[in-house]
Amino acid sequence: MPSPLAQPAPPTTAPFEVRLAAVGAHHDGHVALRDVDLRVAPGSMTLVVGANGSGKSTLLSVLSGTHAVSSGVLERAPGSSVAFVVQRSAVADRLPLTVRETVSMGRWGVRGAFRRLTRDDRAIVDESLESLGIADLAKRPLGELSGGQRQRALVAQGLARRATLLLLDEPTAGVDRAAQRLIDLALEREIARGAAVVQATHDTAAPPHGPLVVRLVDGRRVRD
Ligand SMILES: Nc1ncnc2c1ncn2[C@@H]1O[C@H](COP(=O)(O)OP(=O)(O)OP(=O)(O)O)[C@@H](O)[C@H]1O
Repeated sequence: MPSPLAQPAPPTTAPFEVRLAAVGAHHDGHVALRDVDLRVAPGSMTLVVGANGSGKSTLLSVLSGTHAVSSGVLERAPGSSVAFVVQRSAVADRLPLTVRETVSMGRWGVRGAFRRLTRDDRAIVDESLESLGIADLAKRPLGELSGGQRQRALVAQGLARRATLLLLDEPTAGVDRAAQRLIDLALEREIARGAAVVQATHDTAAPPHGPLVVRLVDGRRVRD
């Protein structure tokens, strides 16, 4: 009888949008992620939770491709596209843009920066504004909005990309209950159309049978 040790591991054929194997990441000399394994499936929700400084934002940046891995492997599905909704504090308050222009920028990844948007693009922008309840703010300068309104505009920009991988860094921070509900519903629709949604959150009250929860402690993924 062959030894069980001689059996090769069965190949994983489950579809993935992006996956990490033993990924490490640094900021200058500082280790922010250590040995992280993760598989993000299409049409799924992943919550990244952990204390301040545990590596949540770094993990999202690695998944988005904006922060290089320093060890391990990142693999993305062929044809995947990414939208990344960064923390509001990372966006200049005084950008000379209206809300509609901000959300329209979500189409640049598809159309090219400063290109004229098509009728379909404009319909997607309208839909994104409406789904976040900010259609009436479309002509207002972004810098004149309240923090929660601005946050909704940034989420709407991410929705407008219609990406296969939607990353959001604490999207519901500082928004009221009604807006949180709108964001949750919009993310459910993204998942229903097949997108992989990954959000960093401090809200650890995740439903037990709902999303995949990735808990980080000091840059390491710990299993619950
Ligand atoms: N630009 C940077 N330069 C140096 N170190 C950094 C930089 N950005 C993050 N770090 C460090 O990397 C580690 C992970 O930071 P990260 O921002 O990913 O954590 P986080 O879990 O998102 O935190 P928070 O909940 O406060 O947003 C922290 O120790 C932080 O000090």
